[in-house]
Amino acid sequence: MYHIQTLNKISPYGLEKFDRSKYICGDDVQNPDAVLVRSASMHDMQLGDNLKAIARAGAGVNNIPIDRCSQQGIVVFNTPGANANAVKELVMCGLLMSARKVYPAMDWVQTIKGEGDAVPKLVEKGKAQFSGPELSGKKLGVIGLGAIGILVANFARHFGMQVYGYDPYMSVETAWKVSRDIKHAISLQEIYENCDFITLHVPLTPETKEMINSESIKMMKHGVRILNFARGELVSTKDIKDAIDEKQVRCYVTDFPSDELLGHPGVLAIPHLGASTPESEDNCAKMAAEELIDYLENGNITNSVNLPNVIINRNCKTRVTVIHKNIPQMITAIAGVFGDCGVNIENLTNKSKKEYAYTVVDTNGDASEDAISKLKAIDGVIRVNIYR
Ligand SMILES: NC(=O)c1ccc[n+]([C@@H]2O[C@H](COP(=O)([O-])OP(=O)(O)OC[C@H]3O[C@@H](n4cnc5c(N)ncnc54)[C@H](O)[C@@H]3O)[C@@H](O)[C@H]2O)c1
Ligand SMILES: O=C(O)CC[C@@H](O)C(=O)O
Repeated sequence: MYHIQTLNKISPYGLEKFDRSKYICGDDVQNPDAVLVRSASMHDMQLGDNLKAIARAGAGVNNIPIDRCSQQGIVVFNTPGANANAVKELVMCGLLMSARKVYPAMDWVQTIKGEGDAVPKLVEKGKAQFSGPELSGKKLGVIGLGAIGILVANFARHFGMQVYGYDPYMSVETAWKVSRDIKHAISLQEIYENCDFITLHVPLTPETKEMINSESIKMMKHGVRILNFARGELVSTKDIKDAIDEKQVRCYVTDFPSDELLGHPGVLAIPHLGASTPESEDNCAKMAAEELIDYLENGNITNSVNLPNVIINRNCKTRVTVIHKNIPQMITAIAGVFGDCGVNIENLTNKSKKEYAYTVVDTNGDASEDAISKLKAIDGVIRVNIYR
């Protein structure tokens, strides 16, 4: 039996992918083979020797200790694009709310309850304080043109916005999806200096941490509106609050409230609802479950953030997979063990990702305990798994 520990509420649509004759799933599972997680932080968790994989039902993996996982041979998966449409739709809501003051206006209108026939008159009198600009004709800067950023950029054109996109790491495949009338910004400065609205869609990394700070805000247009549906730590809390107080930033919409931000005028705080739709929760859970199943049962890797993607049909008696450091002589050493044990290799695949690599060996022979021990003893080998 495989044991899957869930660390958050995971959609049943994903959990039902695990065949109950082979899998035990639950939040109380001990010593799991794999973990299925959404936003729960795993940084302080012990990663047991039996743990082979972690699947993040979502995009951001900053809640997972990736370096520690790689060192222990634990494959970390995410579900690229599975919640992108949900986030895009809430970003559109955020754009409208940052401009049209709908939220404070709805709060205010409740205060005139009980005024009887005077309500319509009071509405007409009171509404002036809540007017806000249209989106049409305004400039929107999208920072990060991945699964979400592209959808946001392409959709905002339908509001009549002029869209600037910035992503120095965009792949050619991704570039094909960007609408032709989106201006390709060649620097962040170009976004900051030109845009009336700026929306962040980058992962949290050492490079992006607090990228929105007093220095970057200084370059922006007076009265800019900033949206953050990516991660709270991308924006310096102190600097955004100061900039709002100085009216340099008109509104900050964030899906990542903190105590310091809540209640601050000009901050629209949403309780991390970007991906909270039944459709997106189902998509993420299903994709994450399928990734785990194919890895645990076949050693195939799809959508890993720390190891290369390797998907090979299994039509041999035995598969041995080796997670190892990406250093010279590894393939020779691994193949040598099979040769020394008199086992013929039918198929050998090796792929690498940064400092780590993955070798899949298919054979019609058997992998003896002796062979497995010899593989584990090779300098640079981190983990060996056998699939029969
Ligand atoms: N609010 C939510 O519920 C929610 C849901 C999904 C994702 N997210 C967050 O949004 C982020 C983006 O999600 P996604 O699905 O679009 O991910 P993605 O990986 O598809 O896209 C991220 C893009 O950012 C780009 N990028 C990386 N560093 C950059 C930099 N320094 N400057 C400019 N571009 C940079 C990458 O090239 C990539 O194209 C996630 O990492 C996650 O933190 C939040
Ligand atoms: O699981 C969620 O609700 C949020 C997921 C989101 O932050 C992500 O990075 O995909």
